[in-house]
Amino acid sequence: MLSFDNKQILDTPPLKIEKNGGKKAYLFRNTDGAEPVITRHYDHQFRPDAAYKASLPDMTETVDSIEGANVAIQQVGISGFRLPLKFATPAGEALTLEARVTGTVSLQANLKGINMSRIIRTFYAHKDEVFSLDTLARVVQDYRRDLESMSARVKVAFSYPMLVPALRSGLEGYQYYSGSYEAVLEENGTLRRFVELDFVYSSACPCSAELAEHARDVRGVYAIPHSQRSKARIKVEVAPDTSLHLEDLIHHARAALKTETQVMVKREDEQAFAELNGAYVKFVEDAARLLYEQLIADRRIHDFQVACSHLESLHSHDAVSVIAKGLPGGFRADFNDFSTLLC
Ligand SMILES: Nc1nc2c(ncn2[C@@H]2O[C@H](COP(=O)(O)OP(=O)(O)OP(=O)(O)O)[C@@H](O)[C@H]2O)c(=O)[nH]1
Repeated sequence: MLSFDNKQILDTPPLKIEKNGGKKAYLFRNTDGAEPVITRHYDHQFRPDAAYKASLPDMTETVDSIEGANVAIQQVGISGFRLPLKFATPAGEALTLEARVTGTVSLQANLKGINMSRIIRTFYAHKDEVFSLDTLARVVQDYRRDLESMSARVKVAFSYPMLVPALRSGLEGYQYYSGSYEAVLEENGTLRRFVELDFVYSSACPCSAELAEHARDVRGVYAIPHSQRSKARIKVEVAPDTSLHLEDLIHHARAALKTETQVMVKREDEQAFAELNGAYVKFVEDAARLLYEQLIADRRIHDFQVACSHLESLHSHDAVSVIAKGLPGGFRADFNDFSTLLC
């Protein structure tokens, strides 16, 4: 029986290939429409040696195949590869959480493409470390080295659990926070590090509260002010030579907004929550300023941007606000991705 070595088949004129043991061998048809000459099968025994790998074509090494404008690209890489990582807690523990990673590097003109697999392979060299912002600083240094790029960035997103107490019943339950750590190594060698948090809270409208009281006082009418689940996306740049943990931002958000959504709620907790919302009614403008007040006081925070969205139960739309520290050349209040602030 003819061996299914494609090279041998290719060297011989098209042949009527005996079907071995009646098993249909699907063959590619060659140009003149004669019997196809290549067998399609997977060789489980084949192992590429160094010489064979060196013979493999590598498009990223070609220059004359650049399509479009032969210009530099600011970010090229991989978005959304996932792996379990150990995350440091402020108490010194290590929580193993699912991490969703986006790694990119710059690509200069005249280069066709990056060695894409190195974005993951280089990251994997750190996969057994306990992750913090400092780990990411090492990853971007390695990206610049391994991909021979001028700049590099890496963002690790994760869902961080904290055990939170109920307001009055003494119970507790797990609250999960969507957050991320990010490091950017710029062409001039400047390292920038960011922490981002989505914080979910309740916002009771101060205007609606006043109108409800007015209806009760003036006309003896019972009225319920509107309140709604709301979300603040807080992104901070960490000052050089300091560090920040996601829990630090969680504490700032709790101190600013007071009415975080609850996990464990018995009736005594629910009554407490109603009182809390009465004590801390807030417009979406108030939420932005309350967070500004907390963040501006933390010396570890170099710059910040906050976007708030109140998913109004009164309206068929959301009330939104964006505030930035206002550093020259820093974050601008240009956030407009409010559709990602649903909760
Ligand atoms: N640059 C680039 N590579 C891509 C893309 N899509 C798929 N790839 C493939 O990514 C694969 C892995 O690329 P490399 O990391 O260069 O693989 P490699 O050359 O074996 O790795 P090294 O030995 O480290 O050079 C290649 O087969 C590319 O064709 C893309 O959009 N851009």
